[in-house]
Amino acid sequence: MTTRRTWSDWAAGRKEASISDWLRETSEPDWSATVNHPLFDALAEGRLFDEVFAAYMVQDYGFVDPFTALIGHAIGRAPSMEDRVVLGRFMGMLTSDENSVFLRTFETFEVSERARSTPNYLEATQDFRRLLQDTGMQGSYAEILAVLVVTEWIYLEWATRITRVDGLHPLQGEWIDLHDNPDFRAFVSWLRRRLHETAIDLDDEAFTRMARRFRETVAKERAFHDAVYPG
Ligand SMILES: Cc1ncc(CN)c(N)n1
Repeated sequence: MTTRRTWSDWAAGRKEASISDWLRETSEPDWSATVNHPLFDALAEGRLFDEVFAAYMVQDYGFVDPFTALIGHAIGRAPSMEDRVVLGRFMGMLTSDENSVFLRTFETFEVSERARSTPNYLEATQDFRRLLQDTGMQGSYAEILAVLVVTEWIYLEWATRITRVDGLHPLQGEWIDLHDNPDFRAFVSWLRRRLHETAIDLDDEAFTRMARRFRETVAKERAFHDAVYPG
């Protein structure tokens, strides 16, 4: 159970206990299964066929669209200008550099106009989209942060775990770089700190809802990557 009480028990006796570390631990084995997913090894080792990479990116663009809207909700629900500035900068990167990687991937790997305009989303992609949309519409700022911590921290973790071979397709290299760079690392640290600071003051029910969102998001991450790359 992920309640305020179980968090307090876990934190007792630990120096500098962080809510995100605790939540991550309670999200096993889904967390590690996602970070160690064979999709990312195939990507890093140059074993991902072009059409498989393109299909993954089509599904992931189905994630990125409601994810971008979720950042918009986060900016709107943030308690201060300080938070809005950090989230806004991330939104800028998402809608420029990252969006460009998707569009150039579709162009380069000849994803048809039809597949782009009316994508055939897998069940797992649709589920993830629903979670992102629901969190944006119904979730508190803490719940939104919980979802963002999962999606960004998990991507930082796989991208820093893998060892890439020389000669990867440049777009695949760019995809890895987007999730393994100092700015992204700093953003993930900021998200984790803000989740802690925001969640620590929540009442029991709001705390449980935040923790449930975190665990649900980790489960969706695992299901999404299993679906796009069954191995
Ligand atoms: C499914 C998924 N999760 C997370 C990320 C990183 N924003 C992503 N692009 N796609």
